[in-house]
Amino acid sequence: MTQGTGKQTAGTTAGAQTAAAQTDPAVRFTAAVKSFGAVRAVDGIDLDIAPGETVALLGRNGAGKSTTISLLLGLNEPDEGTVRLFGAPPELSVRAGRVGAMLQEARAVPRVTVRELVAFVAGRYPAPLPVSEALRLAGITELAGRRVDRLSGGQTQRVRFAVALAGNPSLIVLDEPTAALDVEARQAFWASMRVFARRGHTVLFSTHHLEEADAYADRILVIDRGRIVADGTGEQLKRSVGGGLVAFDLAGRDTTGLDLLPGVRSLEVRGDRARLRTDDPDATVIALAGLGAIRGLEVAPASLDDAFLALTSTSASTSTSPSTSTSSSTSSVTEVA
Ligand SMILES: Nc1ncnc2c1ncn2[C@@H]1O[C@H](COP(=O)(O)OP(=O)(O)OP(=O)(O)O)[C@@H](O)[C@H]1O
Repeated sequence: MTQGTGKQTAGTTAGAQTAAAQTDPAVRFTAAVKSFGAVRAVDGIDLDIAPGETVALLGRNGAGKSTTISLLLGLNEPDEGTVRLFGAPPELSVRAGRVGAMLQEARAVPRVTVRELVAFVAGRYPAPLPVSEALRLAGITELAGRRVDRLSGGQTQRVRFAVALAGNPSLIVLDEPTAALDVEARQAFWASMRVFARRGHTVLFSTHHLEEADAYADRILVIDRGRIVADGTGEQLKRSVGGGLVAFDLAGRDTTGLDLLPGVRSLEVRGDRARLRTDDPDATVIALAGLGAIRGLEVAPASLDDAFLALTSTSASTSTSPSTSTSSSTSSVTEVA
């Protein structure tokens, strides 16, 4: 098990970034590109994350989230463009102990206890958290004496969180941090993450759980085919796709023609209730009122799921050549930024 970057241990150049101005963004990508063969996993990303922001990275499988994170941590070099953390190349910021990470792939370290591992990692940072505090924040105080290679998947995940926190880093990067956690552990994880974020730390996490992004991030980045296609709050993303859901009781009414009402994109009938997904809820409701179909009427805005589906492509999620990188996928950014 490691803290992921491995590079925290690579040097002791604490203070190497003292020249970096306080005003530097925590993260800056400038026209960053990373290809694997014909696949442009990161396809021209421009991004600033301010110190103290909590940012969620959303995307379908293969959209480019992990590659973005690996560029950010200096585990991979961009083929084009630049990546800076606190105004410095990622490797310098990592070596200076300003970055902690929890990645999807981590090797188990045999025979050491949880406390020993966390203490070892903390000792590599210039101003770490007390080990007991890192354990408490990650909710694993009771696991302190256990061997790290004999834990369940969810326990291991929490140990990795403690390892990422151990150095009290300015920036913490979490790649699908709740993937192996049950509901209770997940809630505890987010509560801890919030405590950490409220202390002024910058947090970037990737997730497939849209509701987690909505609930815990100040800002959501949607990545698709290696590009950022939306950047805003959950509310802004929902508004950018417009539309909504109109539901009502059929009360025995025939459903014929409901899908042809103004704005309606689709009709779903569950028991005696009709649910109309619509681009124009006002026009749909007016038409329903004209039909006298307003019993149990309910109007809801688009959900984050709707926004995500509208913003991301339904086909294979990576660009395979520069020629496929059209500007259409970036238009949503301006709508929601
Ligand atoms: N080392 C690699 N060699 C070849 N192709 C790679 C490599 N790493 C990533 N890719 C490809 O780059 C694209 C983006 O992958 P990436 O892992 O960044 O996506 P992701 O959004 O993190 O996906 P997931 O949600 O499934 O973890 C994919 O098409 C993937 O197959």
